[in-house]
Amino acid sequence: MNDFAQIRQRFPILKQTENGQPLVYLDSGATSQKPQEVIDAITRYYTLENANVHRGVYGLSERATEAYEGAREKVRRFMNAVSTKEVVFVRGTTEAINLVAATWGRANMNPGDEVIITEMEHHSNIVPWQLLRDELGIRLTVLRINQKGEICLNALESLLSERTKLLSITHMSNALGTINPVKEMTALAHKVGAKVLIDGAQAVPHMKVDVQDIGCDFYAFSAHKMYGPTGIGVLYGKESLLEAMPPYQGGGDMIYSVTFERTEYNVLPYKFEAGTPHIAGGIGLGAAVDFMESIGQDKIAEYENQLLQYATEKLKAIDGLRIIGEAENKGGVISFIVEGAHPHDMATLMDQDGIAVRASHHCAMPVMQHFDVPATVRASFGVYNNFDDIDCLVAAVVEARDMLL
Ligand SMILES: Cc1ncc(COP(=O)(O)O)c(CNc2co[nH]c2=O)c1O
Repeated sequence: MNDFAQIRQRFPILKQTENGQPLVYLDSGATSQKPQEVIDAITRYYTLENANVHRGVYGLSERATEAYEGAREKVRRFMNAVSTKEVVFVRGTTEAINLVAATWGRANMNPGDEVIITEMEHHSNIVPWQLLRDELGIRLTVLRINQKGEICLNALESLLSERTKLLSITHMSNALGTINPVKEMTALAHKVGAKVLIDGAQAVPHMKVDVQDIGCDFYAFSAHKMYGPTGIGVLYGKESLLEAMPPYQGGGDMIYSVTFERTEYNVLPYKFEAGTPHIAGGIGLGAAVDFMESIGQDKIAEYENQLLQYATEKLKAIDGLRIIGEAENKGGVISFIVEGAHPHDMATLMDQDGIAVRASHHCAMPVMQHFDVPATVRASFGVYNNFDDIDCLVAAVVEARDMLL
């Protein structure tokens, strides 16, 4: 049994059947499945370590704090941040981006200042900037994509100006699979003095991310996409920026002292972590980091690329099927349509064969508009998928197409 076949055995959920067929889970882009070690870490916390963190002066609370803050250090090392002060726990990528818009955005942007995003963004990296535009009178500029679903660095350079205060971009598209050249994009933005936020929700599960190498100012991701629990994610921010930013929410734990006249805020990262945190989620995220590092992100990327190439070759051979998003550099996501068959009908029929794929606009409606489709069928891979899964996917696509046409 090869390494990835053994890894698959660590996911209990994949042992079930769906409609009498083995479950073929191909929707990791929406949320990944969880390995037993992540499930066990969360269970262990509630079984043996549950207490509120940071302020208890008794052993159980100290052990809970050690586990929770130990997870923060794991995340720091995982993304190569300089300090745990730069690792803010949030609910997920959406909250991370909203936090930056609400704090850094409000404190640093004035009417006429510009945020640049790309045409392939998830709604969670579009709507927060529209809200800020409508509140502050800033400009929101879109970097268009080509028919392969790629951005053009020269076009970005032409858009950047002294007016640009933030470039906010996805590292990897959830709808197209496109991997953006974020290091080069960051360098171009920094040349005009703009800050850079990277939405890493789809990238972190699939590849090694080194925030110091990229040079970005903020980086956001969600635990539930990289084999961890829902409800916990990370905002990385350069310490100097986070230090200068006002708090996001007020309450307990984010304070040092409170009088009715004024409050002195807590140090980083706690200034941004008001209230009782998702302690079990943080510990589960730490276990997910251990899981990914036990395999090796480069090994994950290489294996998923093999799956992607195989799936692309097999799907392209199906009459009437059009792949949406054919970037030279892609991660483990493949979107497609079958002429004459609505994606929702396709996915519904494929479910009858035990195939779990997403049929949607994928919270990337501008991408659907660009390709003039209402939605796509999307298969997205995790470390537990294999070539048999892809053969089952292809057979189910053909069967659904033949039933619908
Ligand atoms: C690129 C990208 N950014 C942000 C988000 C938001 O992450 P959240 O805050 O954890 O929800 C998603 C979630 N993408 C998807 C969620 O379901 N299907 C998807 O493709 C995403 O793919």
